[in-house]
Amino acid sequence: MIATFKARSVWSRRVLVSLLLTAAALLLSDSNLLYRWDLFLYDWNRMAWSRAPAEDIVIVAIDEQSLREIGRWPWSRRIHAQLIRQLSAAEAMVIGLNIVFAEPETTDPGADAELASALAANGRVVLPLLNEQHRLGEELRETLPIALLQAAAAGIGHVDVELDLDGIARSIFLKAGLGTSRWPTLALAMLELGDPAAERALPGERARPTASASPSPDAWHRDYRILIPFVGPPGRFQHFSYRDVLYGEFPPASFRGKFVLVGATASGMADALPTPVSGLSRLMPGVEYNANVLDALRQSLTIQALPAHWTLLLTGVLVFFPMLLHSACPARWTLPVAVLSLLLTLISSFVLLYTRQLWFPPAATLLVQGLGCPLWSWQRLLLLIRSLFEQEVRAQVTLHSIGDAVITTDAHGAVQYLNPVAESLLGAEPGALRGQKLGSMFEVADEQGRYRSVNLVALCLEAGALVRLPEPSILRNDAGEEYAIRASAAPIHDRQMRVVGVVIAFSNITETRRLTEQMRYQADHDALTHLPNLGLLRDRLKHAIARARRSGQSLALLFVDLDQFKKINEGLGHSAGDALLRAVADRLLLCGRRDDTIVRVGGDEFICMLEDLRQEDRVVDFAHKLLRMLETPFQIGNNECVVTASIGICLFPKDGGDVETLLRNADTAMYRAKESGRNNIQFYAHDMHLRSLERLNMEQGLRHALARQELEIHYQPQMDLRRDRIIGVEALLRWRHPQRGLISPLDFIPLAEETGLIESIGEWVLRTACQQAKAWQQKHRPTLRMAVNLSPRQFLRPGMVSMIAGILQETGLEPRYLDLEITESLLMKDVQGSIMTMHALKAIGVRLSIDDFGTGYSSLNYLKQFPIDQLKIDKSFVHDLVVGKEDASITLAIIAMAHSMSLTVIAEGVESEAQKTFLRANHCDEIQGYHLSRPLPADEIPALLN
Ligand SMILES: Nc1nc2c(ncn2[C@@H]2O[C@H](COP(=O)(O)O[C@H]3[C@@H](O)[C@H](n4cnc5c(=O)[nH]c(N)nc54)O[C@@H]3COP(=O)(O)O)[C@@H](O)[C@H]2O)c(=O)[nH]1
Repeated sequence: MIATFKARSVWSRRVLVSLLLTAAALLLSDSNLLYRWDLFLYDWNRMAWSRAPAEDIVIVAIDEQSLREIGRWPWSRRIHAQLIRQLSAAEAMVIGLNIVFAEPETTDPGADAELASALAANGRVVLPLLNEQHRLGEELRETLPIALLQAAAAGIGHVDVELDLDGIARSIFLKAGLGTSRWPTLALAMLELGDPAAERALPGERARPTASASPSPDAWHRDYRILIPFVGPPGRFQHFSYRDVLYGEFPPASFRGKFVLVGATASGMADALPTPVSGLSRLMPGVEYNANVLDALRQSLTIQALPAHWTLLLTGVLVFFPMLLHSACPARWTLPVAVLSLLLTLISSFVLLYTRQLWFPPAATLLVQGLGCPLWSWQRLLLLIRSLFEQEVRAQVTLHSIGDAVITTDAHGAVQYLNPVAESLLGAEPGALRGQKLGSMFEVADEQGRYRSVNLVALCLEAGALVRLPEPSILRNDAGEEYAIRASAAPIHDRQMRVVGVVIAFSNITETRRLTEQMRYQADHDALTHLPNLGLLRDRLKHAIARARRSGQSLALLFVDLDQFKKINEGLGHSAGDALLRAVADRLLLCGRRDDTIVRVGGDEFICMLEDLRQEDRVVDFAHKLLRMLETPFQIGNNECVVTASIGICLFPKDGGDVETLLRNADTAMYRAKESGRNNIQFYAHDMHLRSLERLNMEQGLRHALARQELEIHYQPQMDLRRDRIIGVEALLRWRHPQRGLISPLDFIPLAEETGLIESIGEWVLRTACQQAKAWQQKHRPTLRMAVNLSPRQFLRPGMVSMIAGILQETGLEPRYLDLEITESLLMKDVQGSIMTMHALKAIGVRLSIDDFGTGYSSLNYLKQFPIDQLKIDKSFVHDLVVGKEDASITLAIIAMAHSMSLTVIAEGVESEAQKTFLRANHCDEIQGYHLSRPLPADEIPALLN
């Protein structure tokens, strides 16, 4: 939009200036200011043109010879009568006697009558008429031949010639006269006499109408102005001396049928005129001038001025369009356009003149066209200067406002310009450095990080091209300040591509570098402990492996995982957990040497990398030192925390040759250490890897087991000892693996627990068991109870209670028939949390049992707080019940304690009648075990119920 507006305004300006120039040309053209130039151009135009005179025009010249032989002028009119008679005898067609007979001949009264007689006898003689001013200031008057001669002559023609402003005669008025232009010019009168029948439309430029309505009778009027195309310099027409004609000394056919002009050519007496073809020094006799007029008229070659309106139009066109073109064309086209437009004007004028006999005065057009070129160039120059000025200002503002430092120097390195940022970084006062040499104030670091000075200008001049300083580079100024900079220098060339200076640009990247380093540090380090992180370890490990390969040394990775850290986090809060991790990191650092790498992997996991191991003993010592260091309790706020760790160790090259293998194997070894009872050290062994693989396979299989319907539930009956009757069943999960057959829950429940799959699997078990219980209640035993195991992860899962309530509602099983078994060890991990969850479960009406009771060290105090219904004596006590006194007494104590708390007791793992008898005798409420039945598929249970 803005661009269109700008383009329009540029064009408007161009059109306006072109119009103004055109108007100037029109004014000039209409005025007489350039008249002389037009006359000059006319002459120049005509000079190139010559033609042969008409053969039927002859001049009888009153020349020097005639004067010498006939006598002094004026001659007797009898002589002229004799000449007329000679010409009549020679059969001349028309005679123009260009001699003035304004007064009667007083010395010889009969002479006038004789001449009149000769004129009358010939009947084709034209006499001249003069316009004369007798006294200065008087009006012009017509001077006619005396009445006698006027009456005898066949015609009268005026010989009035108007000189142009340059004093040269180029034209004639075909008609002129006092008061009215009634007299034809002599040549026209002769022509009309020669061919009186011809219809003749007079050519020529008409007189401009006068302001007054009626023309003045005393003024000389001229009309039908024509320009004369002269046949050439004087002397081109056929001449006969007056004397020869008078004495009959001429060839017989010299005058037959011809126009004969008689007049003076002798110097001193001739009414000679300066013409373009004769020049000022050599004048053209009037008789010859009239011969030229006659010739032009006879051949219809008269020239006339182009009518004014056409002149103006042509001038306008020839000025306006070239001017517009000038304004729009590129600067390099200015001269050719100017030359072309000048040529076009000259050619137009030339063509009009020679094809149409119209004179177009081109001076005004040429002048404006000629001036247009420098004018537009000047305009362009002005624009260029203005644009250079604007660019200069813009560059100044830019250089003053940018954040980068810019310095320009000459080819010798002397400062020519520097912007405020450069002055500030160089610690210089404004203008102080101008003219001074920059020298070696920049420094660059080598590979060892040592800085050396460089002369950036010299470097650039030497290279002759853009030079960049390597990063990091330092600028050290005279004030001793240092900046990290990014700098480059480029040569400045002149038009001949010679280097005339250097421009240096540099930016202060101190803050950027600091931030970059900070970000790099943050990316590579753990925010809590400030130890390197796993990413940096990977990098260092890669290099350490390469070094170890070269030196033949080994290296060790120790994967350290804190035991039970979760308890501290949950018990004391996360800030205490963070404080503990920081303290652990400090102690780990104390254990290591300077070149050992100790990183925090995440959570409570750390890795130590030991290099240059000549003996593996050092690794063991280091690991033991670590465990010992951790043994000392940590003081976290007001709490004293005891922390142990499990450490897995793997060695390069023995246990792996690359980063990822070593990391994975150290992790595997750490898990083995955990499985081995925590607070110990495990070296990586190959079979760990196989087990890991197996575990991985099982995990992948378990992920799809539910969807592939590979899971199934077996049910084991539970019997009321007092009534000898099955009162419930326990749902026990099985995995029917496509390759490995039926897999015990002992082999996959821990994995499901670890991977979180237990949540979806457990929900499926609950739903399936509740549906089954409801079905059996409806078909076989309306009060049948269903016991379902809850894993720790299920128990701790938020939303667990509502999930169970939903399943009960969905399946229609009354809550009191669902018995949820929770292991004693799970409850003891978080007693308070467990109590709250159990209350929530009790609120929906389900039964709660403590499974594996006797193995979890629960105190009576805690037991009292649990809202439970039943204790399930672990099968390890039941196994030796009959033979082992200790187990029997524990079992009896559990039964007594439970009853004292109004809880029922169920013994699991009852395999014999003796165990059953013992338990019944000691008031155990219920039993479960192989003695009654092994866990059975669902379709086998109804037989037992019936
Ligand atoms: N969270 C869940 N845990 C479950 C689920 N299903 C089972 N389990 C737990 O898996 C553990 C092993 O169960 P399983 O192999 O099924 O063993 C049970 C019985 O088969 C076994 N038992 C029963 N009677 C006898 C016997 O007379 N002798 C003998 N040696 N073993 C016997 O005891 C297991 C039942 O244990 P318990 O749950 O403690 O009553 C086991 O810990 C299951 O809890 C599940 O769906 N979710």
